[in-house]
Amino acid sequence: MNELQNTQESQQETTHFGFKTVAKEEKQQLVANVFHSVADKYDLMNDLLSFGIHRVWKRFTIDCSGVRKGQKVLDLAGGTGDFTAKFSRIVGETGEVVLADINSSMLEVGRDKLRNLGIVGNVDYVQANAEALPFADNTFDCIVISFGLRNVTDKDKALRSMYRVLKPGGRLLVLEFSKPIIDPLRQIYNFYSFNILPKVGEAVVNDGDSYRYLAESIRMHPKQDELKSMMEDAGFESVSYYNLSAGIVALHRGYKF
Ligand SMILES: C[S@@+](CC[C@H](N)C(=O)[O-])C[C@H]1O[C@@H](n2cnc3c(N)ncnc32)[C@H](O)[C@@H]1O
Repeated sequence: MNELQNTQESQQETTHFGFKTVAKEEKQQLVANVFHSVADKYDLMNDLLSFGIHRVWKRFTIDCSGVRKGQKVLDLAGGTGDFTAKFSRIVGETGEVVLADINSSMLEVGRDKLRNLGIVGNVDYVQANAEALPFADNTFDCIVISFGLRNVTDKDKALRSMYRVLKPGGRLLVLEFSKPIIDPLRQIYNFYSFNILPKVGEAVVNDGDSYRYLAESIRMHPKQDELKSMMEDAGFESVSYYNLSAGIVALHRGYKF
């Protein structure tokens, strides 16, 4: 085996877990540890750390989804089910929402929350890896993956898997942290992410490391145009994105025709 092959092989076997370089097989377990650890307080932390603004980003995503009564929606990496709750009401009795997540603790918290809210009947729960979705081709009218893609080991594989299970005419919405487009904001945001986030995580969940990973993983995630190209490479068409809160978050949308 020559040196080039050696280098290519070792590159294929590693990936990022925040700023750390880890073996690909290891990342899934490390991400699992993060979400098992934060699941119980996930909703509280979301409101605290985003000052409630994640609700506005999610509302905008729903408005851009075009989901209607009777449709079938996949809330992928759906965690505690914020999108499932909203889509369940929109698609009604004749539609269906699948809340899929790789992590049993997040799914459990999500299922309990939705049942307590009386959201039953048109919701299914599936433990699944975004990289290998256990659904037939052309199943869903819409897939939403919100703050999930960043945590997936092989994002290209996951995007291809989402494309496969979307119906022709269906759309994918990716809501994810991105790159702030205003310089002074970037500095304040960096200070907040690396100094405040882990401290709040330590105080509330007794786990600063998970929130350090959150800040690092945001920096390692593909920026707006790179993610757009990745979606196009996976087959999506008419891909566009909106910067929300000056690019702290971006919503990408692409279609399968
Ligand atoms: C930050 S939470 C987002 C939850 C929810 N979508 C929201 O917007 O509040 C990320 C979720 O992605 C899930 N996740 C991570 N890797 C995954 C994978 N490979 N396949 C499916 N879900 C995954 C985690 O278990 C976690 O529940």
